[in-house]
Amino acid sequence: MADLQTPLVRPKRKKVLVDYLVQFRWILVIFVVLPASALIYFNIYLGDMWSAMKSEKKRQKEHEDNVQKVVKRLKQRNPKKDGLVCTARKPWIAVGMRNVDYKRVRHFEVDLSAFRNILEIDAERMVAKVEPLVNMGQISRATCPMNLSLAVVAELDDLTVGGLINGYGIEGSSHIYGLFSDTVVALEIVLADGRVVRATKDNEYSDLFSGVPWSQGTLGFLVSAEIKLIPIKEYMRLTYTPVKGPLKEVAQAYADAVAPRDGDPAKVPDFVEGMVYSATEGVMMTGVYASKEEAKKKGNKINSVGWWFKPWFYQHAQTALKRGEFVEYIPTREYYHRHTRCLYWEGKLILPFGDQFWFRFLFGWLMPPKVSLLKATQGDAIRNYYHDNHVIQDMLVPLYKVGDALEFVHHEMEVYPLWLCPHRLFKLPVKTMIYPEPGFEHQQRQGDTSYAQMFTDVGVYYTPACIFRGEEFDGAESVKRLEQWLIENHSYQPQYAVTELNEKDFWRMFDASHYEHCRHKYGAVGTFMSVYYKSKKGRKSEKEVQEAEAAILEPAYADEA
Ligand SMILES: NC(=O)C1=CN([C@@H]2O[C@H](COP(=O)(O)OP(=O)(O)OC[C@H]3O[C@@H](n4cnc5c(N)ncnc54)[C@H](OP(=O)(O)O)[C@@H]3O)[C@@H](O)[C@H]2O)C=CC1
Ligand SMILES: C=C(/C=C/[C@@H](C)[C@H]1CC[C@H]2C3=CC=C4C[C@@H](O)CC[C@]4(C)[C@H]3CC[C@]12C)C(C)C
Repeated sequence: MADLQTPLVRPKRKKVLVDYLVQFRWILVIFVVLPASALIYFNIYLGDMWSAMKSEKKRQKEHEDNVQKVVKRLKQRNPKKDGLVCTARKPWIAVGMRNVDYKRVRHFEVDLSAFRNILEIDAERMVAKVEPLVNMGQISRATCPMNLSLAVVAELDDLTVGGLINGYGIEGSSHIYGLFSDTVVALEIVLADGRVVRATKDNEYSDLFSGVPWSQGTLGFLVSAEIKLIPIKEYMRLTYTPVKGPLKEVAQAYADAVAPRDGDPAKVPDFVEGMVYSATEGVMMTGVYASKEEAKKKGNKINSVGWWFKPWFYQHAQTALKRGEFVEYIPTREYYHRHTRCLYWEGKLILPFGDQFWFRFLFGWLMPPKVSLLKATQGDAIRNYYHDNHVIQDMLVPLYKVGDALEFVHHEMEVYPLWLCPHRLFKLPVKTMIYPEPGFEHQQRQGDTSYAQMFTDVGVYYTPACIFRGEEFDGAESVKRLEQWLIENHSYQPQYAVTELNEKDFWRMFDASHYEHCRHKYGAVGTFMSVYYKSKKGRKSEKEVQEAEAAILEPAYADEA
């Protein structure tokens, strides 16, 4: 590996047209994207209300009818002439960064757009039964007033249950509950042959149940999911702790926030996240649910971060570096969606003055722009700019390697702020696409238990410092090095991000064995696309499409070189 101490020497870069398109994108965003987003959000809100007003029985009946439509549509497919199967969701609607090129060539679409209802919130079983297009904003709006919540509420309102289960989802509670898919109790799936099955962790479809996460919809169609609920309180008591020192010390302070060194489980917070603002500064945040009685006690500070005029959350947290440690109470639902209004900090690049008081006060209620509309209006030039001159990547790394990961990112990309979010990776009876390091349980490292290894999502989103300095940056090469670092360090890259991996390296990062077992056992081969075919970057040629369609009984991983 390259010497991480020596800074990369980069040649100067000339500004080109697309730099100005990105710089002045705010004009399009203010006059078109924001108003259109507000209208769409309002429309979706009305749709959610309409859905909530239907009786449970009616929703269940509609669900059953819609499942039959999926079965019928699958049966209409002629394997000799139609392409491989995927959902009919438009590429630009999905939240991820991939170009979804497989939907731009021959394919066979199945429309799941009717599956947007919360079917049941069962406060006795503590389970919510929802359809795959139910999104995070919709579900937290329904459960929070009942003092209930999904155990892992992924941050952005538009993220869907289907995308989070077939991909990955994470939040500051994942150090307790694992990834979004770990909180699922049962999956209702339509298989390639039209069978509708209910898979749980211990029934006859338990292999399918554990195969679905990270499979990107390549084993079957998810038509509903039962997801674990937890009891919550009205407020989050949040402590902001500043840390100053080299990156390794910042990483250690973060690890101490996730898993207190004395190992006392009573000290493990309900929520943890870290923000790293520079090579020497970070703020760790630990949250504990609190009742409204506690929050409203004299002397306590309540901060309703959800109001449109409030400072952007990451900037508010940064004030701890000057103020020192402080504590405040945030209404729980507003806390869950704290990074939504400014799209973490990506909003700063899209609307450079969006964080100013005058803008927040006058227009903050229009935020955030819908990711789908940003994608629909970005054109190839801005999309490629984001691939070449920007970074939107996550690194899921073992907790004890966070310091190394931070140093790698600093040397390779110098992107700040960075997001740190812990998550458990459970040891399962089978080896799924992602799995803990073999033998981790004997090492007794901070945060690990006998049944799960503690990992961390290092979120790397923003423009690298060298671009701001007017130097060259090669996004694709940088991502390639990041991916190699991940493979060498038993770490993972979520598939919503753009990948440069070839097939062989893809299957070095992820384990193919259980996935392949499920693909064959459940007849997905020859009907559903393979996960690598879906993930691979770049426009697909007719030859690639034909090869994918012909790959009936071949293993997904490429030959050893
Ligand atoms: N906080 C967080 O956890 C965040 C997570 N993300 C990422 O965003 C993604 C979610 O975005 P979202 O727009 O909701 O999802 P997408 O529409 O992007 O779906 C993601 C994948 O899941 C498949 N999929 C979705 N629904 C179904 C279904 N019902 N049955 C079978 N397959 C399905 C899609 O298949 P197809 O290609 O056929 O449509 C696609 O391959 C997650 O995967 C996650 O990685 C992004 C930001 C934050
Ligand atoms: C993975 C997480 C969060 C990730 C977000 C920060 C990114 C997820 C999708 C990203 C975006 C999608 C498309 C875009 C259109 C472009 O024209 C501009 C950028 C962007 C809005 C981009 C911005 C970052 C994301 C929202 C969690 C786990 C923290």
